[in-house]
Amino acid sequence: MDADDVLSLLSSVEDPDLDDDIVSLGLVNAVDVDDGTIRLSLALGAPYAPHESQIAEDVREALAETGHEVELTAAMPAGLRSEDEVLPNIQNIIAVASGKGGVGKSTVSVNLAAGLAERGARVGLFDADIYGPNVPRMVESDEGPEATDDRTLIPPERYGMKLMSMDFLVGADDPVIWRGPMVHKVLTQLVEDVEWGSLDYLVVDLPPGTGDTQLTVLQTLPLTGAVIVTTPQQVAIDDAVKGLRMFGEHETPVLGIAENMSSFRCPDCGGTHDIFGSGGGEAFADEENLPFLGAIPLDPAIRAGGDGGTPIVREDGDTADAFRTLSENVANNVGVVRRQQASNHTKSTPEQ
Ligand SMILES: Nc1ncnc2c1ncn2[C@@H]1O[C@H](COP(=O)(O)OP(=O)(O)OP(=O)(O)O)[C@@H](O)[C@H]1O
Repeated sequence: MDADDVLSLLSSVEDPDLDDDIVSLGLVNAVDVDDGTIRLSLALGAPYAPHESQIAEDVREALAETGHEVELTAAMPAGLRSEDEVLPNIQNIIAVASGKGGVGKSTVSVNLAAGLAERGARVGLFDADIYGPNVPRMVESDEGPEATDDRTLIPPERYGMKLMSMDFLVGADDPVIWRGPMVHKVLTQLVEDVEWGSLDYLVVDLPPGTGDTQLTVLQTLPLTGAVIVTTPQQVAIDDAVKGLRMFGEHETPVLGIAENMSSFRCPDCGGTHDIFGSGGGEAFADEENLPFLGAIPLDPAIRAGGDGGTPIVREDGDTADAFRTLSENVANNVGVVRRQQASNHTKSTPEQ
């Protein structure tokens, strides 16, 4: 049994999204066969994403007949990220955006981050909504960051997520009027002077619209992709189109569209009612040829959870399940982006 035998067995493992097998795609970084053990490094980039767990499982199954012990590690090919990139210890940065205010972008950010943490991932949540930061309130965190002797900040943790927000630095009731260059400075500090440690995902809650902060985030952070939140109404969707264009101009992949306040889950009668109409987000995703990440119902329990309670994704029930599905879809689509990047990189790099 040598490396070529292993590769030949692995060529039966299909990537669930990229329409080819993992060997042809160049997703096997290295194979080492030694004394009854096969050590494999695979180019998997989205920890705890169901599709990547499936790939790992399929790999083990394909190698089971060898009778060897299998040791798997996941790593992106060296050279994929440039060396001077900021936040090298954060694997994936996901921006959550909306064209319009009040569509539930922060709610989706909190529950997406908490949902990823619940799956086992190491997660940070960065509230970049410097004009209206509300993440700390949503996760009931009044404990701010701790400053170290080196003038860095240790972010507080809540529900398995490391948190950072403008709100920690400015009093909640202070009006914040920032000009563009200040936005840039504050955001850079908030991101770079914070001891995030090693993270699988950093979720960034952007302010609504397409202004200075969004541009700064796009220009300074190596974003893996963006999630766009809309309600089913046409006005919210029209604004979401503007958000899409902004990410398109900066070549940031859009991981998909989430529809919030999709239908009303009535706590009294137990039925669901379409208030803003439903399906608008999905139709929009179809039109734009983008993945649809899921529909979140209008549920009074979300607001109650959002006002200083537990993120609803940590509870039981259909609404929590809707957020779990959303988190899984986002993780899967992060995986698609990363494996596609790895595959393109490997194929364009001549073998040594
Ligand atoms: N699906 C939902 N069901 C019920 N209430 C919701 C839902 N989504 C959000 N909310 C509530 O609506 C309000 C606005 O939500 P949120 O702050 O998440 O919106 P946003 O888009 O981030 O707003 P902003 O424009 O301030 O950034 C909050 O009180 C939140 O709890």
